[in-house]
Amino acid sequence: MEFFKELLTLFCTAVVVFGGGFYYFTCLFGPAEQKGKTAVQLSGGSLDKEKVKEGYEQYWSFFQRGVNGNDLNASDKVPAFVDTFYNLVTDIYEWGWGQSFHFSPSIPGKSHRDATRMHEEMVVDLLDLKPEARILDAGCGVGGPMRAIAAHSGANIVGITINEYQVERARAHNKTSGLDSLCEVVCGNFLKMPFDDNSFDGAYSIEATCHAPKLEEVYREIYRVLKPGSRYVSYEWVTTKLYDSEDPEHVEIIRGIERGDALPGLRSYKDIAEIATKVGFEVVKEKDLAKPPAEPWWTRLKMGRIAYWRNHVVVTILSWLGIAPKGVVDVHDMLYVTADYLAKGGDAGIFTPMHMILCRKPE
Ligand SMILES: C=C(CC[C@@H](C)[C@H]1CC[C@H]2C3=CC[C@H]4[C@H](C)[C@@H](O)CC[C@]4(C)[C@H]3CC[C@]12C)C(C)C
Ligand SMILES: C[S@@+](CC[C@H](N)C(=O)[O-])C[C@H]1O[C@@H](n2cnc3c(N)ncnc32)[C@H](O)[C@@H]1O
Repeated sequence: MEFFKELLTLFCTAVVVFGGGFYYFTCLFGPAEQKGKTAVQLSGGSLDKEKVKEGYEQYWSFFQRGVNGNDLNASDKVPAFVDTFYNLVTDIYEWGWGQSFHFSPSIPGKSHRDATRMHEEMVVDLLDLKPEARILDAGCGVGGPMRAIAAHSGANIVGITINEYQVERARAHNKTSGLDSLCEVVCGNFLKMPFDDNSFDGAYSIEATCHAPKLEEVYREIYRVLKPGSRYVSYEWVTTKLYDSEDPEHVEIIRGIERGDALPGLRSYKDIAEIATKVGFEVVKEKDLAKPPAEPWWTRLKMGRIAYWRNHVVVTILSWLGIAPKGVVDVHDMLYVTADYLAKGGDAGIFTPMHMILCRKPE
């Protein structure tokens, strides 16, 4: 009889420990940076739950073709597949990273959240933002940067993203944060924006224009909507001067980054200023913000190994229970592999997600 009492006690203890841990990681746990999504809320964005697996397979086959040498730059289908990509990843990004979908240099003694905000608030200084200014955020995500920049400057930010689900999320976060009077979000294509010529006092894009098949097209559109004399700053994803296109290992790392981040083709750091000049901008300055004394931006990715495995277990169980959409596990596995390629790119010094270029539209 004693044996059965002890077995029952052990069983109940296990239920409490594992059940409590499962409840925590599925219903309460969110990114340390900001409370966003929990695991039980993971969805396929604007995709119906039963369409997530199909959406992932369509995305993967399209961008895999690009890796096999097909020229995605020529494809006018890229924006639609980028939209599919963000339907698939937006909730996982919010759950596992936060409301700012970009990297930042690590800052010793600072939290990820503080380092992220400092990286975003740098835009205020670069554009010399003033209250009342009307500023464009091209590729605004769920609005993490726009809220930081609006709060820091008092400027009015208009964000545009191709993904309708992100518009909903951004508007909800803007309202929750009390910044909806300064922050507006529009669903549209930054290659053809619904804004008048010469209608913004400044513009920025943070790790977004890398999705444009031709950088010239998005730069030309941003140039069009800027008032003469106003500034544009962009944090670009580029290969660095250490990248060797003849080195198979380098090529594999960059292809892995392109596949896992919906990129039609990473550009070289050498091309950015030339493209900006071609559309009419004056280039004020350029700088790879990842270069020392900045601390590695990819440390945060590397610290996630155990977290990634835990998250994999959580999404697998939730998908098996039918709570998370089928296909979320495939998306999560894709992101796990992508994190590895990004960290390798950072370690090798062949890739940077923060090549900053500051431009000015002549008077
Ligand atoms: C600018 C872009 C996105 C940059 C980053 C916000 C994201 C790039 C890779 C993403 C992630 C990789 C691993 C995920 C992990 C497996 C999961 O458990 C939790 C979320 C991740 C950490 C996720 C978070 C966002 C990224 C770091 C590109 C798309 C232009
Ligand atoms: C990696 S996210 C960065 C979001 C935001 N800048 C941030 O740092 O959190 C890239 C963003 O660019 C947007 N995007 C990509 N291609 C686009 C296009 N053609 N038109 C409008 N937005 C686009 C995506 O929808 C997404 O919101």
